[in-house]
Amino acid sequence: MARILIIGSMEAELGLAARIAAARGAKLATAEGAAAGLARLRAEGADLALCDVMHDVAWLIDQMAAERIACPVVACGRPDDADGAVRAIRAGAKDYLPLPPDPDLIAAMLQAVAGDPEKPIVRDPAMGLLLARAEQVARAEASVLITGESGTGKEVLARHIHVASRRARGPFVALNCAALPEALLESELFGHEKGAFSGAVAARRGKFEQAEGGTLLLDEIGEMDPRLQAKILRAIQEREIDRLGGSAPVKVDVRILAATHRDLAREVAANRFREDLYFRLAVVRLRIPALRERRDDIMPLARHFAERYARANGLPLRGLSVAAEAVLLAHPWPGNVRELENTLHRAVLLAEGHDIGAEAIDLLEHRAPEAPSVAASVPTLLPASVAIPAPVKPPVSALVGRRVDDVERDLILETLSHCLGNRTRAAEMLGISIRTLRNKLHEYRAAGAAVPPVPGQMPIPLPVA
Ligand SMILES: Nc1ncnc2c1ncn2[C@@H]1O[C@H](COP(=O)(O)OP(=O)(O)OP(=O)(O)O)[C@@H](O)[C@H]1O
Repeated sequence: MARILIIGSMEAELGLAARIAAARGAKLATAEGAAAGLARLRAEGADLALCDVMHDVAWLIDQMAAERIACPVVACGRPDDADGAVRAIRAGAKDYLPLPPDPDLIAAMLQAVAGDPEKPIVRDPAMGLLLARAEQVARAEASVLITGESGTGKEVLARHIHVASRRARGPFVALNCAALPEALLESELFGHEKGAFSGAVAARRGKFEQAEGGTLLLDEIGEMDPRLQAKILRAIQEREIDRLGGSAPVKVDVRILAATHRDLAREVAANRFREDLYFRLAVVRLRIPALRERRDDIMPLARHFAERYARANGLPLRGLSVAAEAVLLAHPWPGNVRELENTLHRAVLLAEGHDIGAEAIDLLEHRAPEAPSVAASVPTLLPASVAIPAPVKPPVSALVGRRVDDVERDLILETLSHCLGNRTRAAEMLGISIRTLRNKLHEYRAAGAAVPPVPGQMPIPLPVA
């Protein structure tokens, strides 16, 4: 269930947006203005903040960055208020939602922040067994470690476990541990007291406290720093956490799910991951097969995405032609379900005839592993109208005369923006570790370069020394 914070008057059209979101299963919190909204974000967090451009969106976003609050902000206002929209986007808003709200856009927005509320689409028998096992362990309180290649649906499975658990009425909170530098990740996880660092003008609850009574998914746990691994272990064992700058521990009642694309047992053997934490997390292990290992899932998933993106973009529902199906079935899908989803999104936008033909299936074979789904970040809210162009490889001779450092910086930033800000995917594509990537980005940001923000999150402020 997506947690949406609405900032603005509920009597106006924003109230209608709120009612539509609530009817579609979102959990709503409201605040009359930006300062009240900030206070609610500190206290409860949210998956998305929807802020009327009548309020000071720029101030809110600056303040959130200073206080290390990572939550996407979508501005909303009149459709003809181009200035307001541009100001909000320049200030760091992820998107602009025109009012009165289009129910389909609200649905797309909720889907983008909270994933698909429906059951995972599964046809392959091995996946059917995996889903049954997940439902069985969902009822217990044990931690679950979900493994699988990038884009196989680890977060989808984690949500499903939450929904099938006794905690279903509580919050589901997910945090990508690879997406944030250590200091930011620590305050995001454990929260902080007032004055814990220079921007901390008020106390704030971290993800552990936000997930109280519910489930916390620690995604990409294999990327976590050893110091934070120790803190997570303590949180699981003692069922209490220490806020940054706090003097007393805080009790937490949270079920932990963890996900990784790495072989964690191998990480333990290589001394990169704590063995005691591994055994705590991996009480139950669920491995999601790559899409190429479960080919029966390809067509049901493809039809599901074709329908979803036709609806989200206000386009007619088109079936897939026999030739298009053959192309989809023959592809190895190195980027797994996410690649299939992006491919169908593009196909829906490109298709013109009675159905989606093979010519609309643009596989971008040079782009593996796939960039994260456009749907995974809020900007898909507004109908997309342009297809992503295939990359053009420049001749190396064009680089002669340039410094290696400069070329490296351009390559890294370009790859990151190609991956829509997803650090894990960019590091994979560049063949460097996520840590090296983060250090480089830190350097570039310090030197004044514009670093693409993490998808669905705030631009990362420089950690306070
Ligand atoms: N069985 C499924 N049914 C419907 N949609 C799915 C399914 N599996 C994956 N998806 C979609 O594919 C995309 C990728 O899924 P998800 O984010 O869960 O993968 P992941 O393994 O957690 O990826 P990463 O390792 O990169 O974090 C999402 O948009 C998700 O909605």
